[in-house]
Amino acid sequence: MSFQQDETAGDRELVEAVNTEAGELIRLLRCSHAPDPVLATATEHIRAAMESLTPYLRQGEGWSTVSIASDTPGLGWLEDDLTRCMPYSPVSGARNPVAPPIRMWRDGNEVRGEAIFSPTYAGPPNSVHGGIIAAVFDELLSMANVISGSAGFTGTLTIKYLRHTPLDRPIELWAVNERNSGRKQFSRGEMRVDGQVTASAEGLFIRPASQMDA
Ligand SMILES: CC(C)(COP(=O)(O)OP(=O)(O)OC[C@H]1O[C@@H](n2cnc3c(N)ncnc32)[C@H](O)[C@@H]1OP(=O)(O)O)[C@@H](O)C(=O)NCCC(=O)NCCSC(=O)Cc1ccccc1
Repeated sequence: MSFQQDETAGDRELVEAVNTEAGELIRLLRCSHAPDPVLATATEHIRAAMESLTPYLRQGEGWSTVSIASDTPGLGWLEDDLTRCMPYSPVSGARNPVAPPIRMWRDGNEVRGEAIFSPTYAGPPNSVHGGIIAAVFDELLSMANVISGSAGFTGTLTIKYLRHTPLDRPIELWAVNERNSGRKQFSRGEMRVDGQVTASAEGLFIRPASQMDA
């Protein structure tokens, strides 16, 4: 089952735009200290938006179970926008409002990218939460595997937190698949700010045996 087989570019822009707005709403809820009457009005508006969306909720195979991957024909990954192959990803999906703004593109055999983390993703003061950093590496390294031609599930992911990764500043992303061996993919990556590495990761990803047999 597909999301909308005849989806136009305009539809796509609207879906992504409303998710961007919802992400901004989450940031405002996280960061605002509004008085009660303002909160009450905001709650009414949010309920109205929920009521308008609820009739269009699709459930079942091929929709809510589609997870991070796309069931929409034509939404493969692009060299200059790798995130398009996982539009519902909670890490980078343009169709998931909890995802921070992240871009990833192919640079030869490597993945490069950029992310900006608002206080929605804060951990230590003025810094990105360590679990969020791990989640971004999980996807970044997976993308490096994808462009290498072999991808699997995360088996082991090791993160080194070298210094705090700051909020509200462009974070440079980099990853490479170092080698594939049978069902295993070995990849590593870094986050950098002004050229300085704030965190690095190594991952071992494994393609399940059942998929080999298929
Ligand atoms: C598939 C597998 C990881 C491995 O199962 P099987 O195939 O039955 O494994 P089998 O026992 O046949 O051993 C084969 C070889 O592998 C080795 N080895 C095994 N395990 C590990 C290990 N953990 N760590 C290290 N090595 C391990 C084992 O020693 C053996 O080595 P050998 O050949 O003797 O040298 C399974 O445990 C699983 O599904 N786990 C849950 C994964 C999951 O949920 N991940 C999170 C969600 S995915 C995600 O988020 C990423 C994503 C993001 C975006 C987009 C896409 C993806």
